[in-house]
Formats: sequence, C-alpha cells, structure tokens
Amino acid sequence: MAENTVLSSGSSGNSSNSLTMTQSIGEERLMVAVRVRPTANAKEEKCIQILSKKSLYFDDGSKNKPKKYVYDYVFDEDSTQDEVYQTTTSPLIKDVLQGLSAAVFAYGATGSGKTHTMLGPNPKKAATPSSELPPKTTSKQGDGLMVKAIDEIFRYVDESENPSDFKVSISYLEIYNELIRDLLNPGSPLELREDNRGQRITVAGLSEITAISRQEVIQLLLKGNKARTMEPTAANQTSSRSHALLSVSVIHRSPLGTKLGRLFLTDLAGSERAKKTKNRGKRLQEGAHINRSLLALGNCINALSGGAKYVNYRDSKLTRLLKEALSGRCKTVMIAHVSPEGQHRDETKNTLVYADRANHITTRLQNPELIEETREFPTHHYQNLVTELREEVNRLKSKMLTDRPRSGIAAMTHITPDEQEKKAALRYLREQIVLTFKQQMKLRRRLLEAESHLLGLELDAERQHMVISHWQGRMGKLYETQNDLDEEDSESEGSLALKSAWSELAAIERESKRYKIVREQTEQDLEICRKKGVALEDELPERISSDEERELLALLCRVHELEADKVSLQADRLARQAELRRRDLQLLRAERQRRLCEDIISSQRKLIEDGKVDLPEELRELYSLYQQEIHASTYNGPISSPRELYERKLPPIYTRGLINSPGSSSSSSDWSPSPLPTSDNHAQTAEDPDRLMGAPVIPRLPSIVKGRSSRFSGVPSTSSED
Ligand SMILES: Nc1ncnc2c1ncn2[C@@H]1O[C@H](COP(=O)(O)OP(=O)(O)OP(=O)(O)O)[C@@H](O)[C@H]1O
Repeated sequence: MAENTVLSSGSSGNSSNSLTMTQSIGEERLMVAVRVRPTANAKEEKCIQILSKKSLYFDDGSKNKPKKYVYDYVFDEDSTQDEVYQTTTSPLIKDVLQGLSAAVFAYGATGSGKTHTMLGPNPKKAATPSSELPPKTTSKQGDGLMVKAIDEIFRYVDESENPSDFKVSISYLEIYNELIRDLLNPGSPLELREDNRGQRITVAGLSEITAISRQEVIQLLLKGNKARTMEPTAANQTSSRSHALLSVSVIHRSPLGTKLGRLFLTDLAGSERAKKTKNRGKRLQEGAHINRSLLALGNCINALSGGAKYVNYRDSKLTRLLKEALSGRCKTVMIAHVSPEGQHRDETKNTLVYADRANHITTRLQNPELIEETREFPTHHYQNLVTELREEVNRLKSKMLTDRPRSGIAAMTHITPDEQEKKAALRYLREQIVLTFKQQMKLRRRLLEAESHLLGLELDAERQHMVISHWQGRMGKLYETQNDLDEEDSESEGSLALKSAWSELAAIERESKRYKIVREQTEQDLEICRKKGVALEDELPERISSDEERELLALLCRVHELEADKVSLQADRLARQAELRRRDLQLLRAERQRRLCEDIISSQRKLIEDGKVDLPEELRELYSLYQQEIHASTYNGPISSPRELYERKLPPIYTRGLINSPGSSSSSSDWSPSPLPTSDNHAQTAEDPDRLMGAPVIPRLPSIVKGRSSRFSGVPSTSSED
C-alpha cells in the first residue's frame, strides 16, 4: 500500500514529492502554551496560581517560594475551546494553506485535559453532528481543535475563487503499545519506514483519504476516534491509551505551481504513575509503553532545548514521527496541560518543566514548497476499496447480530410452498452474488496487474532515456528522435546502442498505450460489475427470517473480508515492487554519475599531465584515495604514504571512452599517462584500461531490472551484458 509521510514535510504521502524550493525563511521558536484544566474539587488546595496571560506561579508544596514560569500563553481554568483554538491553531491555518507545515501537540499527565482540547468533551462524538450544522457554519464552542481546524480549512477553501483548485486529505493513526494502527482503516499494525538518510519518515500502508467537505472529514475523524484505544482508569474515565496523530494535507494548484501544506494535530497519551492510576495487567503494560515513549520525547526536548548536535529520535515511534515537528521545517505549537489540584503537584511540575524547556526549541521554517505530482504507486484506489469492504462487513455483521431468525427446527417442520419458493430464490440470489464477486475479484486483479505493468514500463522508459543521454553525452551530439540517428548511418558502438535504445523506447510507448486501454476497459467493466453486485445485495431480504438468510449474510461477510484482505495484500506487494524498481533506477543513476565523474577526473588528469603541471600534494592524495576506493582489488601490499600509493602501486585514471570522446585529439597510443605505476598491474592496465574503469558503455543494470527486460516481446534487452 501507499507509504504516507507523517510528520515530514519532505513529501506528501499520496502523490507528491518536494521540489527544489527549500530556501529557509528563518528560525522559528516552538510556541508553548499551558492550559490549566478546571478543578474537579473547588475546595482542594491548588498548586498553581495564574499571574497573567503569559505567566503563572507553581507551588511545589515545600517551604520554597513559588516558582514563576513564563510561556507564550497561559490559559486559565475558564478558558474556552474557542479561545485556545484562536490563539494557538488558527494562525497556523493560513500558513498551511500557503504551503507550509504546521503541528500542534497536546502534552500532559493523564486526565489533564489533552483529549478535551484536541477532540472536545466527548471524543467519540468528535463534533457537533454535521446534520445539525449548515455546510458553511463554524463548529460549535465545545468542539476540539481538530474539528475547528478542519472547519476553518474548508471555510477558506469554500470561500476561495476556485474551490476545485484545492484538495484536502487526511490520515489518522494511533501508536498503541509501540504499534502503529491506521484509525481510518483499522487492521494489522503498520510499519514505519525512513529514507536512507533518515530524513523522511513514512508509514507504509497508512490510508490517506481525500475529502470534499467538512462533513466528510468530520465523519472520518469520528470514525477514527471510535477506533481509538480508550479505557477507563482510576485517573480518568475516558483515558486515551494511545497517542493519536491526525494529518490534514492541503494541496493547492495554481498557475504558479502546486503547493502542499500540512497540519499535524497530535493528542498524546498522558504520562501516568502506576500507583496513582492503580493500573494492573494490560493497563499497566500500556502505561509502561506510554511512559517510555513520553520519556523518549522528553529526552528529545531536553537535547533540542540544550542545542545538542545529535538528538536521538530513534528511541520510540512517537519521537520518530514527531521529529519533523520538533526540529524540522514546521511551525509547531505545544499545548501543555496541567491540573491545578495539589494532589497532582508532581505531574504538574514535570509538565511545566518540559514546557519550559520546549520553549527554547527552534524549528527551521522554509519557503512554501512547490510540489510535483509524481508517479507514486496509486494505492489510494485500493485503500478506499478496502475501507468500503470492511465497512460493508461491519454492516452485515451487525445485521446478523441484531436480527434473530426463527428456530431452524421450527422452520423445517413447517415449510410452506411459499417458503420453499423463497428458499429457491434465495439460493439463486446467493449463486449470483458469489458469481459477481468472483468476477469482481478477477477484474480487480487485472486492474492491479495493469497498473503494475504500466509503472514498470515507465521505469523501463526512464532507463532507456538514461541510456540515450549516456551515449549522447559520449558522442557529443543530441539526437532528439530515432530519425536523427537514422540519417547518420553510423555503425559505431554508440550509434548501435542509441538505435537499440530508441527502438526499445518506441516499443515501450506502444506497450504503454495498449495497457492504458486495458486499464480503462477494466475500470469500466469493474464499475458495471460493482453496480450489479450492489443491485443483487439490494434484493437481500430486509430482515433475517431464516437460517438460510443468516448463512447468506455470513457468506457475504466472508467474501467481503477475503476480498479486503486480498486487495490489501496485493496493493502492498505491488507498492513494494514499485519501490524496488525505483531504487534500481536510483542505483543506475548513481552508477552513471560515478562514471561521469571518472571521465571528468580522467580528462582533467590528462590536461594536467599533457601540460606538465606539477600536481599539488593534496590533489595527489585525493587521486590516490580515489583510486584506492575504486580499484581496491589492485592494491597489493602495505604502503608507506599516499604519494607512494599514487606513484608506485596504482594505475592511472584512464578510460577508453575519454580517448574517443569528441574534442579530444588524443588516442590510446598517443597518450601515455604519467607517472605510470611500476607494479605488475601496469602491464595489464596499459593493455586493457577497461579492466580498471569498467567498459564505458551502458551502465550495469541491477539484476531485478535485467530480469524484467523481457516485459514486452520482440524487444531486445539493453543491459550492459548485451
Ligand atoms: N478545560 C476543560 N474543561 C472542562 N472539562 C475538562 C477540561 N479539561 C479536561 N476536562 C475533563 O476532564 C476529563 C479528563 O480529560 P481528558 O480525557 O481530556 O484528559 P487527558 O489528558 O486526555 O487524559 P488521558 O491522557 O488519560 O487520555 C474529561 O472528562 C474532560 O472532559
């Protein structure tokens, strides 16, 4: 399935990659607000006294004077949801719509009010039901920040000149016991992945659902909240046992380019003390996981606020996901939550200290990114499908549970002709439904295969383009089409390779066209088949009145379940394959760049030696190091200095391609690189320079790519071995 980037502004999860606009527009301090929740017991002694809208006193219960803490904002017990939203989150919405990333996270001990702030007083009813609100109306007072933010984004989009230029999508996940679960499409735990530089964190298979209205997003949010792990504990009747991360992406297309802005809203689970929460067994284990990840977060905050060069984000999934929000290209707000009662003094102190440290963290803001829609594997189609199927399963299951049939024996003893006819009709219906599903499965498989094949063809085409530009570079001439080349009538190695690449390209294009038609046709067939399935399901009896009907529903459930699992597995497999192919291509590019670098170095070397320029020592060393890297196999025995390595042990950098390159009057016979190595290697080297540098032809293809070259019949492969 798709790999959706979470708190990383480097790329969108669904279909976009960042382009080059990464100019920094300055550092931005992480904004910290503290919200004090209302006291449960007014008579109880308090450990917090609010001084102003930015400061408070904390009394640690000792004889020491209360300590003053200053933050960007302090919200007192009477603060409203609206006030908190307007101050902390609303200013970020404009940035997100301009293409920036922003994050808000709620921090605090268990029961301190994080979920209340993020989701409202009743998280499982996340928002005022949409039916009660006209489409353009803002959320109600009690709604949490998540709903209010979504509301504002859609208000902006709806009021813009061209609402269709915007695309809003969301993903919602929870981290429970160090496992990542998709809240919009609950299933097995998802994997975290990061690119090879550890910069971009993605969640493989996380659904990212595009929504067209506020109502739709809020429905999704509600669905996610229902799926979230919440349990009563002694400290909080509705304790969130997981960290929840909602990501809202806004893509804005304009004549100037496409911008991607993202808002990340995080409701962290609360830190807790086993003694206080009186948790046992499963709850205790959850608490341990929660505390461990929050400890990791605390360590990151400590390191970042202290200006540490190295910050360890790897200790928990939470910190890996929050990395971008804490240190990356993101405007970030932390809302720390505290309870004012004296009995929560220790937790409150911890939170205030963390919040104080977080106040010193800075993030690097960047100009809005222009993004380019790239050829990501199109998994959203499958994710939606899986979601639909799972919803259907739930609907059918709940129908089976609520509708009790008459006893089977009773039904058997009194079968009337009318009932017999009904049974036969039901059997027929069952056969038809199964048949339609089989057909749908077949079509979906064909569609997936067509998508995968098309993706492979695109990569093949890119490979051929690389081959073409490689040879064009070597021959010093641009051939726009194969015709240009035909006119030349040359039989040189380069011309032949170019001709072959152009003809492969033409074959790939033909094949792509053919598969696009197949894909279109399959999509149409699938739609017809799907409608037929829906019509058949409509014929199902309204209420279950017999065991046969119950069995039929059970069968349907099973078919849907199998289908959902299958589609999700297939999509996952194809996405992985696509990723492997993409990596193959990256390897090819790197290899090609390496060869170009070798050519450049050889060329410069030749100039230096022809001109009898005395080499500076550093350059000699660099040559030696370079040669040692590339030709480690030619190294034979210890050496005392880099100079010796350069002069005595290693052959020169020298390629046949260079000699034949345009603009070079030299040939292998008239340029004898000097100083030549004195070792035995040299004899071989002079005779066969390609032994050293590899043949200056088409880059070597990794085996996976090679294996796929027979994708279309009659077209020769162009790997280096050809
Ligand atoms: N500002 C507030 N106004 C009114 N009620 C609040 C406020 N903050 C919290 N509460 C109430 O206190 C209770 C605990 O709050 P909440 O569930 O939000 O805590 P939490 O920090 O998310 O806890 P946990 O980490 O255990 O999930 C809830 O019943 C909530 O409605």
